[in-house]
Amino acid sequence: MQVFEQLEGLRKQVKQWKANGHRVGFVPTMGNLHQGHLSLVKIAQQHCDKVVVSIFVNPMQFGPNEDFDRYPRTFAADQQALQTMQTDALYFPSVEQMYPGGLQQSKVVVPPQITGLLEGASRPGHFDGVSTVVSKLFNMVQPDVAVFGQKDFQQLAVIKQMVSDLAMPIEIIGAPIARDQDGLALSSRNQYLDTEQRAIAPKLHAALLDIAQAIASGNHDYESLSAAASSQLIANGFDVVDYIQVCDANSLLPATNTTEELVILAVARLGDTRLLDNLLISDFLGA
Ligand SMILES: Nc1ncnc2c1ncn2[C@@H]1O[C@H](COP(=O)(O)OP(=O)(O)OP(=O)(O)O)[C@@H](O)[C@H]1O
Ligand SMILES: CC(C)(CO)[C@@H](O)C(=O)[O-]
Ligand code: BAL
Repeated sequence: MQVFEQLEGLRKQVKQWKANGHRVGFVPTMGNLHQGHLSLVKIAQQHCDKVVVSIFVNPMQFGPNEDFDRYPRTFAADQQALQTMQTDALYFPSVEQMYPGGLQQSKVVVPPQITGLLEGASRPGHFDGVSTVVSKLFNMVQPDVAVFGQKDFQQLAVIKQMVSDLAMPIEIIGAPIARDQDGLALSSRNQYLDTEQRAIAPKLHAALLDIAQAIASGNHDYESLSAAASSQLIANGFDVVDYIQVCDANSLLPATNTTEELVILAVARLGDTRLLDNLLISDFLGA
């Protein structure tokens, strides 16, 4: 596996691959890689001849009181895991390289208003940071295909819309959520949990399954289902429920009785740790 810290070397390599007729896949990450990330690499490998993974903890997408400083940085282990996966290239730019004039001076890609819902409401400015860095990474890597996890459901929707609106010649693939055996969605932030919190954490996924089961049984009172699930999460030991909502899987607006494709999106906190999860009803019914 080639490791590039500088853009010039990466560009040269990708250009050569393309000249040789190779299809190039890309998996952007913030590092501290787990099986969820590696499943994205595998999907990219199934669609492409060469795969580039980036590791960049992007300051622009973190709020002032969020965990940018303590976000786990485990480069040596990440490099080893990617090597084992036979990843072709790892791109590991510095903050200075990504934002040469400083964060405040950078051009910002601002997604549409709708992005202010859900994660956008809980983390103001977050999707500006994500859209900006993903645009830059796309320009740097110039992939044919990019893979994003469905765990960050709204992020995937924002990226798909950006690629469509800005006519970026990149195919975006969504990857299924990788979970621990007890149902907890894998996340780098799970390691912030203490033993007691870790035991409570899978109840978020269980709450999504309960709502999906109720919907499958014919209950379409989405607001009541969400309100009951939220109370149950608090009773189960969660400290705050940022949101748990049945949404239209395409618009991410609250679902109505005519919505065809439903997704349940949720974020709940254990102490300072935000756990994010979701469930597509079509996946639940197909399971
Ligand atoms: N459990 C998972 N299953 C599938 N994809 C995942 C999973 N966790 C993360 N991803 C995807 O990996 C990519 C990189 O995500 P990121 O580095 O933020 O990982 P993370 O573990 O979710 O971290 P965090 O908890 O800090 O958000 C994103 O496209 C994200 O959706
Ligand atoms: C897509 C991403 C790498 C952009 O920083 C990040 O938001 C993530 O890890 O999901
Ligand atoms: N996985 C989304 C990146 C973030 O939490 O900032």
